[in-house]
Amino acid sequence: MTQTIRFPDGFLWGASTSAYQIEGSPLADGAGPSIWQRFVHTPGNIRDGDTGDIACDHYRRWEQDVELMKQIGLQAYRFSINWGRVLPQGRGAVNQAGLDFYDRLVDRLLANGIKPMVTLFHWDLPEALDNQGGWLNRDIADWFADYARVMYGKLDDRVTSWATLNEPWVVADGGYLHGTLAPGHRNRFEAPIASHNLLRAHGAAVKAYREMGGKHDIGIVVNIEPKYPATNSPADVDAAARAHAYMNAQYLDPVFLGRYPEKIKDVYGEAWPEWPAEDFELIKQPIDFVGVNYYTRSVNKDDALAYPVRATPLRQTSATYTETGWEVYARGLTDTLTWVAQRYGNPPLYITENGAAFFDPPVAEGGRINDPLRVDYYQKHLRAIHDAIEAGVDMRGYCAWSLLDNLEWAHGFSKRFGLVHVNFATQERTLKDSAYYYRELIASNGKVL
Ligand SMILES: N=[N+]=NCCCCNC(=O)[C@@H]1[C@H]2[C@H](O)[C@@H](O)[C@H](O)[C@@H](CO)[C@@H]12
Repeated sequence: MTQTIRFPDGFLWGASTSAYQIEGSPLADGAGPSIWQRFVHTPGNIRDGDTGDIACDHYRRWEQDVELMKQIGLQAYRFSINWGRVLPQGRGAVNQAGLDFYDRLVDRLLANGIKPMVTLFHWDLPEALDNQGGWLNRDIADWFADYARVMYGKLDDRVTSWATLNEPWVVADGGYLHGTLAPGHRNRFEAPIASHNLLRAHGAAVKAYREMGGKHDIGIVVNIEPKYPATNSPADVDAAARAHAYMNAQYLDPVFLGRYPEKIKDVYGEAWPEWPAEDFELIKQPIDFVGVNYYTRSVNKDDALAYPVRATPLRQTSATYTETGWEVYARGLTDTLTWVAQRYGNPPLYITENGAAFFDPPVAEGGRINDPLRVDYYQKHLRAIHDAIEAGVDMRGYCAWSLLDNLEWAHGFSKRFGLVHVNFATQERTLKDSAYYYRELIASNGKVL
């Protein structure tokens, strides 16, 4: 007999997107280019030569997309601001047309009873700032705080949920260590500097919010991927610990504990700098919530050649894998949430991203898109969240990744995460079966699980 699942009253049900992945029109109405403009137009960086020049054309179709959110019954919509649309040079002059776009979007969301959850930075750094060193320049903490003040000033009368950064780990690991994401650097000495300045910028933006008398919620969004040792050998256990320090603890430890995990020095070795003590006073500004992006876990084996963590993830023979090569492992989400709760004093948590790319069949007769694997993924992971709630984790809400099929960074449009199918040739949107399932979930506050 399966128990009737009940999520807490007031549990918030939403969906997420990010600016560069859906908006298109990256240079419209005075917007300044981000580092993705140069990166996607550099041959070889993005599968099939796809770019964000149009993407989901959301910059122009935003009203239709809010209608879709309403059709699904979303209570919240998590989106990011394109920094360069508002500040074309990243600093200084404000582009009023860019600010007006987000102003109109927030008003329309609220008019439809949908809570805007705003992320200030989701990887699209203004090119003009990258030309001044970007995340490698310590001044970026002030540049980011100045940008944040512009957004607070414009929207804090209506936006009650702010996140400073989305997934600093991906920015440092993809953008500065492996070079798979913009700005495409491959430098093990740069990665920790970028990572540290991202955290400093986070702290500076939180400090700015408090100083302006901000009364709403502000937090950070991190991707967390639990690391399990392949065997209980000391070598594998230590390998998993290094991988965990690098991808997970490296971000929330400074924010909550004011220090890096000791293990991170074993990961970076000579590439790990000494940091000024005052940096941690800035980074550990008290926050109101943590956004957790969860997709998968990894099982790690010691591997001296696997830089920087010297650990290799092992494929799990009996598991289901998504199109992005990620194991479907919902238990890892429960483990992740209980780890965050126990280590950092049970802060309020939102799942700010969770979802899967599976091959979706073409639109069937009558406009149905049958995506049972995605429905199953959501069902399993929401049950896992409920297990965490039962264990005492302070879960406040859940945002599915993603509202729309979109530009999956270096994968181009080849990986579809959306609750809503996008025909990128016609820009036609079609709700998938998973969108109808999610609508029932929301309407019943999770009872249909
Ligand atoms: N191996 N592995 N690990 C699993 C996840 C690695 C980190 N990537 C993310 O979390 C990105 C996050 C991003 O916010 C969004 O912009 C992306 O579209 C989604 C989907 O890719 C996810």
